[in-house]
Formats: sequence, structure tokens, C-alpha cells
Amino acid sequence: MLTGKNLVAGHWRSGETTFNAVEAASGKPIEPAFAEASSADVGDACEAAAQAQSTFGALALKDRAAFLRLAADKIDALGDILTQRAMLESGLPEARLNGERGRTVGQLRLFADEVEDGAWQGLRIDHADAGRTPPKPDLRMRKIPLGPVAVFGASNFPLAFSVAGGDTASALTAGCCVVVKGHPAHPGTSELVAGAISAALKECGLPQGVFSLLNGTDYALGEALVKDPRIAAVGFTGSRAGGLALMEHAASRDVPIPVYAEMSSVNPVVLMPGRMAEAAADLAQAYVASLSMGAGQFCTNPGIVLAVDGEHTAQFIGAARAALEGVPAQTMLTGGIRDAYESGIDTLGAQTGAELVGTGAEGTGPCGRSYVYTVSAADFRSNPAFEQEVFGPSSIIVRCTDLDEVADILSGMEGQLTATLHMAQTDHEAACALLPILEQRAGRIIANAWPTGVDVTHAMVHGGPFPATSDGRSTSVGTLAIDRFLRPVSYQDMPASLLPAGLREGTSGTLVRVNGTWRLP
Ligand SMILES: NC(=O)C1=CN([C@@H]2O[C@H](COP(=O)(O)OP(=O)(O)OC[C@H]3O[C@@H](n4cnc5c(N)ncnc54)[C@H](OP(=O)(O)O)[C@@H]3O)[C@@H](O)[C@H]2O)C=CC1
Ligand SMILES: O=C(O)CCC(=O)C(=O)O
Repeated sequence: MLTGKNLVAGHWRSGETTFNAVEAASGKPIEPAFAEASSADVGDACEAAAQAQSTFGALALKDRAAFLRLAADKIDALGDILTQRAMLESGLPEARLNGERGRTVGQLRLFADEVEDGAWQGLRIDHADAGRTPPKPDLRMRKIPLGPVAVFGASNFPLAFSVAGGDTASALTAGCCVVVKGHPAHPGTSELVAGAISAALKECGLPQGVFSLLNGTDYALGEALVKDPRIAAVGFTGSRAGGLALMEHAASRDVPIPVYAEMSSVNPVVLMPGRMAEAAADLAQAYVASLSMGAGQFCTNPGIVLAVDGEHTAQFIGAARAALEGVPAQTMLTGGIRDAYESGIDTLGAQTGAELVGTGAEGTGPCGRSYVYTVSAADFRSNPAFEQEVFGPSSIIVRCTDLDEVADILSGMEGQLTATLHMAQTDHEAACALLPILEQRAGRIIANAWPTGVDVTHAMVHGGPFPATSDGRSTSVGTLAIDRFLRPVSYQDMPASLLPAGLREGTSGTLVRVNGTWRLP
């Protein structure tokens, strides 16, 4: 079924050089070979996107929503074929990938509803007042699509953060054409999803330039895409080094563009003393389940746990050790990610003060074994290496002398996607004092749960200050993600016949702010 070709505006193109996907579990190459996209493919995909942009950006909202719904239906209809290929390429289990397909199509459908709702356009009307000194002009504002977006598929979510993942869904919702740089760890999965999107475009009678997929294993491909003058913004999930490189490429263009990169996070979790007195052993079990889920290949992994040293923390550490013994080693996404994980664990274990709490079972083949370390707060604070993300099933428990030391450590941490408080009623006063610190550090603050697992909703923030993301004012999950790919435009004293639909009196069909007051249609 797979062609191994790149999708350039509806045309499946082969190439001079090829690469093979690798079966995650065995490390063996799998068929077919995939074409490495050429610079001509990049140029043609970007040109087609630029050509299609005005048509797609101006599409009636109901038509854009219909396209997103049809794309969701077609991805869903791939069913087992998609799951099986994604399992082979990523090593992730069937249930997880079926769930991820549900999340991906659910996200597209939610975004289709959001398109039709229209409030994301941010419509505002300020009427003229000729009697004011100086006279006040008529001003009307809406948000328009930025232009074609380059999306980098992530390795760790081959569906929900890849070809039709959150970045693609939010860019299309905003009315932006998309050129995806597929992750070379799952090119077959990428091709199947791209085929579904292309078929939906065809059935909706939309230009094929709205969507292209380019595969490749050379950084030059990503660099060329980011530097193409027709690209207006970038969406990325991956390593800090990768995100920073793309930010540099974007900044070095004649016309710099925004890069929305979601990069690295250690997601601090605070175990408050009252809650620890109630349930240290239960917390430890849930902690080990969260850190080892999906071989720890989540940017929301609970990488750092902060607790006040004492009897209950000792109990927590003991229970974590016992829970780890039952955790099997799990296949990691790629050999490169497994090697990076092992080297990260070696570096962590070699730091002064790092004590091994316990490990999961050892595996054979390209597996990630779970590791938990503990360190005193003094050693943690004197060595920034403890705060580096180790991507995989590992975590560090930091033993603090009191909650003031917990607060000091949190204050000194880098930006995070999440921060978590496990607390009992008796902890609320102390937790209240920590909240302002957590708000400064993280995009999502969680009470009495674990950070892995991100719900796709209207109020979700999957973002955070650098280096969690390149722009802490944004989210890459949830409907607010659309805002990254929009730009406000104001029309001053524009004749009604020239105003866009929505800004003429009584045509908004959605929430609009008139002379400062919010009005429903
Ligand atoms: N925090 C998180 O959510 C995640 C972190 N990671 C971290 O990243 C490591 C590698 O995993 P991977 O998923 O491959 O992530 P990478 O960041 O290495 O790669 C992601 C994508 O970006 C491209 N890319 C990376 N660097 C550059 C560059 N300098 N110029 C142009 N394109 C670039 C890659 O291209 P190419 O295909 O050519 O390699 C790939 O398509 C992991 O071991 C882990 O540490 C990974 C996934 C998620
Ligand atoms: O936890 C999730 O659902 C999403 C995590 C994520 O964005 C990531 O690992 O890249």
C-alpha cells in the first residue's frame, strides 16, 4: 500500500536517494524505501502552499470545518492498517496507538467546531465619533492567517504530534496551508495520514497546495523549509538542540518568522508533607507508573520530585524502589533515542550526590530500563546537570530540608510545561505560597494528579516559559493553539462594501466586541 514517495501538493514524487524506516523492536530496516525530499520538492511544496493560501485562507468557515471533519473521518477509516504500521515503526503498543488515533481525529473534529464558532477571529468594532476632539475613526479588527506553516512531526507521538497532529490541526484551523517535514522514524505512518488529508482536500474541491509532506533524514531539509521565504511560521516538538537550531534558521532569514518549538521540560512535582503523611506508598506507585508510561517518552514526564526529607519521604523512596521492580523494560522509539537515554542515565548516575533508588527490569534489544535516583537538595542546587531532561523512563527525588528549600529550588528552575502539587487539605496554606512561583515557571499547574497525559480542550495550556517552549505565550495543544498562526489586522474608515464578512454591521455570526462591550450574534 505504501509508495515511499513524498507528497508535493497532491503529486506523489519519488527521489534520487532513499532511506528505510526501522522496526523499533528489532532495529531492522523495513520496506518500502522512502524518497529523501529534494530542494526542488521543498520549493515546489512551498510555492503550491503560497498559491493556495489566499483561497484556503478566505474559505467560508463551514467549508474549512467540513474539510477538517472529512480528514478526521479518513484518518479514522485507516484503522488497523495505520495502527499496525505505527506499531512497527515506533514500538509503541497497540492500545496506546489506537488511543492516539482517537485523540488525533477528536482534535481535528474539535478544531472543526472551533472554526465554525468563529470567536477565534477576535472580531472588534469601534464606531467612529466625529464629535470627539480629535475625531475618532471607525476601526474594525479581525485576525487573519499568517500564511503557510512548516510543521515538524515529532517522533514520540507518531499520530497526535505528527503529520495531522496539533500543529497541523491548529494551522489548518487558522486558515494556513501546511508543509510537513515528516519524522524519519515513522515515514510509513506519515504517508498513510498524508494520503488521508490529500483525499479529503480532493473530495472537498480544495487546492492540493494546502498540504504537502516531505520526508528526509538530513537536517538540510528542515533548514531549507524553515528558510523558504514562502513559509510564515514553524511548529515543532522535539529536542532542545533541534528547536534552537530551527529558531536560529528562522531568525537568520531576511524576513524572520516565529518558531513555536516545544522542547524540554522536567516537570517538577512537589509532594507536600500533609499528603505524604496520608499516602506516601500510594503516591510512589502512581509516580512510578507515570514516569515509566510509554517508556517515559513524554515531554510531560515527572523528571524531578521535591519532598521534605523525613520518615514519609523514606517510605516514598522505599515504595518507589519496590514498584520499579515490577516495571518491564520497554522498546524505545529509535536506536538514537535509546542511546541518548542510556548516555543521559550514565551522566546522571556519575554526578556527585546521585544515589540510585532502584531500577526496572533489564530488557533485551533497544529497550529503555526505568531508573530513579535521589539526591540531597544541597547537591541538586550546586549542580545544574540534575535539571537536564533525560528523555526516557527516569526521574530524580530531591530531598529538601523544609518547604522554604522547596520554594527556593522551584524559584531557580528553568521554564516548564507543568508543575504539580500533591497536597492534603492541611497543605493548602503552604501550597498557596508556592502557587505564585509555579505560575512564573510553568504553563500548567496540576493538583493531585501526574503530569503525563494532556487533554485536548479549550482551557488546556501545553506550553510554558523557555526552554519548555520557544514562546511562553503560546500553547501547542487545545484550541488556543490556533492563535499562534493568526495575525490581527485593523481596518480604519473602510467602506462597508470593502469590509470582510464578519466586520460589516450585523454579519459577525459570532462573539464580537463592539465599542468595548462583548456582544453575542
Ligand atoms: N521534550 C520532548 O518532547 C521530546 C524530546 N526529544 C529529545 O530529542 C532527542 C531526539 O529525538 P527526535 O525526536 O529525533 O528529536 P529531534 O529534535 O532530534 O528531531 C525532531 C525533528 O527536527 C529535525 N531537526 C532536529 N535538529 C535539526 C537541525 N539542527 N536542523 C534541521 N532540522 C532538525 C529532525 O530532523 P531529522 O529527521 O533530519 O533528524 C526531526 O525531523 C531525544 O533523544 C530526546 O532527547 C524527542 C522528542 C520529544
Ligand atoms: O502527555 C501528552 O499527552 C503529550 C506530551 C507531549 O506533548 C510530548 O511528549 O511531546
